[in-house]
Amino acid sequence: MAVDYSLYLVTDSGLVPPGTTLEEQVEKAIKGGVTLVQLREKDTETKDFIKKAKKIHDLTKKAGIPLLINDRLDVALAIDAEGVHIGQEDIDVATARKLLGPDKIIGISVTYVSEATKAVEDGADYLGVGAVYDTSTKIPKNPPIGISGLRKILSYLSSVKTYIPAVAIGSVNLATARNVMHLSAVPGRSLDGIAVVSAIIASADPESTSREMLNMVKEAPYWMSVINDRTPSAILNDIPALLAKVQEEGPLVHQLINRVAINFAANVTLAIGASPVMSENIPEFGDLASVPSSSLLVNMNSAVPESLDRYIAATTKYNLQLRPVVLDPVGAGFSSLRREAVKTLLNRAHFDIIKGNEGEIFTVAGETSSMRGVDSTGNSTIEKKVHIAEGLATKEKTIVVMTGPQDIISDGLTTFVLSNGHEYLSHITASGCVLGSILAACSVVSKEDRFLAAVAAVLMFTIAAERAAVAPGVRGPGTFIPVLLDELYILKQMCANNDSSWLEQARIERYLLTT
Ligand SMILES: Nc1ncnc2c1ncn2[C@@H]1O[C@H](COP(=O)(O)OP(=O)(O)OP(=O)(O)O)[C@@H](O)[C@H]1O
Ligand SMILES: Cc1ncsc1CCO
Ligand SMILES: [Mg+2]
Repeated sequence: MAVDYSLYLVTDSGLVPPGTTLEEQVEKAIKGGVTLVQLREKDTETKDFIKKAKKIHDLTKKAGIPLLINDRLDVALAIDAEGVHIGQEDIDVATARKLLGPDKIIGISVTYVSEATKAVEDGADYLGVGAVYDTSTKIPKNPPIGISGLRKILSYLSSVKTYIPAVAIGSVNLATARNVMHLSAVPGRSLDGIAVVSAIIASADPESTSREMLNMVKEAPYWMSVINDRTPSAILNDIPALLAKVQEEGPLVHQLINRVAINFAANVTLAIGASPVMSENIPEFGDLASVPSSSLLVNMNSAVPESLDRYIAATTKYNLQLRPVVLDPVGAGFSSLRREAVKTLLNRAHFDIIKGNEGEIFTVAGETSSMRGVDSTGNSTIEKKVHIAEGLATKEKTIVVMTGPQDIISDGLTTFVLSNGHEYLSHITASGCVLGSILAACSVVSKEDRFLAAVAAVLMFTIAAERAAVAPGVRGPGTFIPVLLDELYILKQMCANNDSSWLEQARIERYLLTT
């Protein structure tokens, strides 16, 4: 029997809403598209368990989908279920196989690569991997593994000769399902589906919840695709229209941004024709994320727990609506608090663009970095920097912008090195932060091509800086700042008037790693 693991419903009678029954909830979920059911009854007497299992089995048989029984081989045998799911503390796979024979499905819960390795050697039919996040439906034995933990298992599975299906479990719900499913993919391997407990069992409308979750599993989000064969000249051609579109659409750029940068960022956002909104109020994030032309900038200000909760709340809303999110991991490398905050964020959220200086990007990529406060003190070779940027872009399905005297922009497949800008930018505060605002604005009007959006944003900012630095009356960082705003405003107007002459001073080339 070919099993479809896309949407795997795991039951828990204790979570059924009042006024309905487990059978009714399962029936509705099956209508909504659940592809596999596991009956998990921890505190039910054997007699009642078998009775319940029979009823649920009638439903799954009618729908032509398998029913697996959690832990209890006797119950599975008694009702001739299609298989069992066993935990690390339950019976071992080899013995289960002996008792059930070759045709029954035997799945096993795993958390670590060592457990996955053993399960594969023992001949398990599929792996339930988790818990991905903290869950209320089960007391966790191990700390949640997050998306990074899923990737470890999938990398291992990609190296195994026989194909072993894998599903993720542990707080997979409407808010997390899409990222769990797609962000966890590694080159050559992705999850086969998601296992869901409370999101469906406790739902007031299990049918539509299931349908929505199945869609999330089956439809790859826009950020899964990378465009091939990019050239600097083709990109340069598309930039004026993109920047003109920013002005036309006037996207709303929601910015969670540090206090040093907040006013400058709002002014820069306005200068390029977008609208800033600096809301820190979690209850209004949903409304902001519902604005059709909007994006989010998460500029880490400090990683105290409340800020981190706020970042997660905001990215969750924007990710759910498929609206762009830009991450600026300010000072990521200078404290363990910030390093941990970045890890937590990346274990949940998808970012369309991750922008930072060398120290910040190296930290996000899991490399050691040298940072003094919020400033990078790194001076790696260009090869090393490109290598890190490409690896991070591929892993996180994002565009990486690594700033410095030269800016490196990569989607994992193509990497450009941009050499515009002016020294003054390193003598004013928040120059990197406000670049984040421009990136967030540009990504709204070019969501499908965020690499283009990133190059447009960086060139607009750095060329404006070059022009400002030589403008009459500019003598240093102080006089530079207001004229930088003027020049951004002027470049925006030039784009609206189809004047792309300013792009003639772009210094941009493709970088090819010699591997
Ligand atoms: N020496 C330089 N010459 C030219 N451009 C520069 C120079 N230093 C920085 N820039 C430009 O300034 C912008 C910000 O980059 P930078 O690496 O300074 O960010 P950052 O350290 O995160 O800034 P901040 O922390 O102040 O917000 C980028 O567009 C970059 O190209
Ligand atoms: C100086 C400073 N400190 C925290 S954030 C910030 C702005 C530059 O990122
Ligand atoms: Mg700087």
